[in-house]
Amino acid sequence: MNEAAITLDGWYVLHDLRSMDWASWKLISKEERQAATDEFLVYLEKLQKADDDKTGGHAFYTIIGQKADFMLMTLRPTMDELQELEAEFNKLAIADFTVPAYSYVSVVELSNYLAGESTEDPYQNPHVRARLYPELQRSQYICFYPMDKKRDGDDNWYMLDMDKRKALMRDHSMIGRSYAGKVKQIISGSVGFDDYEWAVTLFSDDVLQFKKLIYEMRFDEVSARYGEFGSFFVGTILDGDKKASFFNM
Ligand code: VOV
Repeated sequence: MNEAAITLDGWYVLHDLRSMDWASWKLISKEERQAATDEFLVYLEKLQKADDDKTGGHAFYTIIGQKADFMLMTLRPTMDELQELEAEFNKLAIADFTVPAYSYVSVVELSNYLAGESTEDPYQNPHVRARLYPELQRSQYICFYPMDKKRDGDDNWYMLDMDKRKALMRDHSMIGRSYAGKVKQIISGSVGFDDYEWAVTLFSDDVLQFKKLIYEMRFDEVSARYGEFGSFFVGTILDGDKKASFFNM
């Protein structure tokens, strides 16, 4: 049997994408809209407190294009907490005016392809912990998409031996590293949790860097030969006054 990579698993992740039912939202009074927005802002403050306490993370972005209007990404130590947050959101007044657009369930993942030999417990390593339990920067832009590694005839990632996969992942990481300081990536595994095998979430203050990075990776064997992709979502941050003004009529 081929050797599976060993994964380190961090916080569970829910990408919750919604469209607004603007027509219904317009029909209620200004006061009702205000009350619903205020209630949602309290919910967002609660999420922010978990970020501040480092007991979780969240990101709130508008999505450009017709696929969704906004994305709320939440990260928590257990899947149960994600479920509770999702249910809590669904019970808010504003949720009645949203239509589910897409969702994705995964867990932040690091593989051992590039890890050196070590006897220490990786879960105690501060560098590893910073990646498994990421502190989300409030970057201007987000890019999210799910992906698979191909299993198709001769192009079967899962039939490659460990050494070959290590060599390919090294090349992948070299491209990634050349975007250090420009793009931050969170890779979360979703085998058994959702329709694809990973979620890719990228953050940047320069939206063009997503296109440059993803295009460059298309020429790298890991993506060129083995990558298969779902829908792409790109968004801009909703922070400060924008959190409320996004819902203003
Ligand atoms: C932004 C930069 C960047 C950097 C530095 C980077 C580095 C690394 C390293 C070092 C490693 C391996 C160890 C680990 O950390 O797990 C990975 C792992 C992975 N990556 Fe990556 N990746 C980046 C970026 C990056 C992008 C943009 C994509 C999407 C690919 C594309 O074509 O659209 C991607 C995908 C992945 C995946 C799906 C995995 C898991 C593969 C598996 O089989 O397990 N990744 N990645």
